[in-house]
Amino acid sequence: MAELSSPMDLPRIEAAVREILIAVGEDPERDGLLDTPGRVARAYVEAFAGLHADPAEVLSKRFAVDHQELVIVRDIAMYSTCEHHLLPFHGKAHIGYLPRNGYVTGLSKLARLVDVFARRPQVQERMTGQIADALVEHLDVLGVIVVIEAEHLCMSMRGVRKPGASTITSAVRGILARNATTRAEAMALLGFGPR
Ligand SMILES: Nc1nc2c(ncn2[C@@H]2O[C@H](COP(=O)(O)OP(=O)(O)OP(=O)(O)O)[C@@H](O)[C@H]2O)c(=O)[nH]1
Ligand SMILES: [Zn+2]
Repeated sequence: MAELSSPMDLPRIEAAVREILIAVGEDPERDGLLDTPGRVARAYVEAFAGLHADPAEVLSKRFAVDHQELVIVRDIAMYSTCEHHLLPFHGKAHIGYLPRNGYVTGLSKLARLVDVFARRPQVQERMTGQIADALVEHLDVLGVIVVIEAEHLCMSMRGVRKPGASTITSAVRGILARNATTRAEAMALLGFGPR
């Protein structure tokens, strides 16, 4: 996801940002704004790097561990961009999976996988499902649960203006979708157990 190898058209982003500045009534030639189109272009390269990242590559390395039970990583910081307003939504992703035949992935790869799908124009529901589906497809797990909780700035700073509202989405696949007991155990470990 390095900036230098980005296939994105930075000059085109810069030209568009300059147009937006003019359209809202700003002067793109004033001192403070001179470098802004370039900065925004570089920020977009980061924010949308997931469009050019491959989930299969992130999950390509796996290793055998004698563990047939749940693996849970919770509180993975997540920053994404809502595709309706191009404003950030951010929060935490929680992932639990049941390895098949004792094959696991590196813990950091789960966080990298979140970034692959978060760094795109997104809606939270689709991103949640994409992370779960990628784990089923590329890690070959028995079951997976993904829960994402996030605040959408398009709901906080504009529009309905309700800061603090938390949107929680989940996606469950495989044995965790079929077996209520295993799912309840996973939900409890993820911090969403019975209160
Ligand atoms: N389901 C879902 N909705 C989202 C997400 N991100 C933003 N939205 C919503 O997308 C909707 C877009 O609604 P529109 O009526 O087309 O746009 P709008 O006039 O800007 O809507 P308001 O935000 O209500 O002012 C809004 O209700 C947003 O809150 C998301 O990840 N999932
Ligand atoms: Zn939005």
